[in-house]
Amino acid sequence: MHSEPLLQIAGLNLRYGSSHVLHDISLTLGARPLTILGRNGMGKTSLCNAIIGLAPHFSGSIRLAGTELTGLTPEHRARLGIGYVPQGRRIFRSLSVEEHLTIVAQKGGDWTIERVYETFPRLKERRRNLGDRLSGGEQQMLAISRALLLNPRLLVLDEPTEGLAPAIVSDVVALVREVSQQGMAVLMVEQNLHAALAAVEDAAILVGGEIVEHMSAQALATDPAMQKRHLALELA
Ligand SMILES: Nc1ncnc2c1ncn2[C@@H]1O[C@H](COP(=O)(O)OP(=O)(O)OP(=O)(O)O)[C@@H](O)[C@H]1O
Repeated sequence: MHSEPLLQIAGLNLRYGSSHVLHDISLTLGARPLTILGRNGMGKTSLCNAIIGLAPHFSGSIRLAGTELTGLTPEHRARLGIGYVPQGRRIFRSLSVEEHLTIVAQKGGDWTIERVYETFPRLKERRRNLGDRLSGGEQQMLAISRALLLNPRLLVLDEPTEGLAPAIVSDVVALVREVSQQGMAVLMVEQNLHAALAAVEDAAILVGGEIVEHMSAQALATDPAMQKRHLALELA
């Protein structure tokens, strides 16, 4: 649905003090959903933080629909259309499901609380439960719903399948595919190769803060040597 790339990152460098964590990252993201794959500590969360406005310092350019994001707060970036599903879900222990959803729900837009409950009947059943009474899968559905209720143009997900049972991983994959097919741009950071390649169309591999490969998900799925080289994984 997007004729121009929605997200354009050019020459992005990120440091924590003297530690240079992201090196000259350049990538564009349009209608084709993209996964960023990499082992622990390769810079995936740092890249998400740079996009959503939580990185402490960086040089380079990040543009959303032509608007430079440098210097804008996370709240401003959310208003411009970036929805974020953080690693570890960050659900409030003492808020109910319904309270989490009501806080972010807006008038207008495709995603409403009613649609969330239709999509995730389990959340409707558990709507009066507090965050710390939810299973890991329920918390992840809630974290994704919270981001979708912003009706973002770009959905950034940081390891959304981490720690989930296989059946719930399949649900997350199906949902990511659905929102992407409906026109939402998707950037999904993952360590779970199989889930990521099932969910999206393109893949980039991050090693030591550099993008070392960028290809179609299908090409990576059929290249076990590359998986092993960069991700230390082999197809089962
Ligand atoms: N706040 C910080 N201060 C200093 N160094 C940091 C900070 N956050 C991350 N790092 C370092 O930056 C590098 C990249 O970390 P990052 O969390 O982005 O990687 P990741 O690929 O998301 O890893 P994981 O899969 O474990 O979440 C690591 O070496 C990490 O130790």
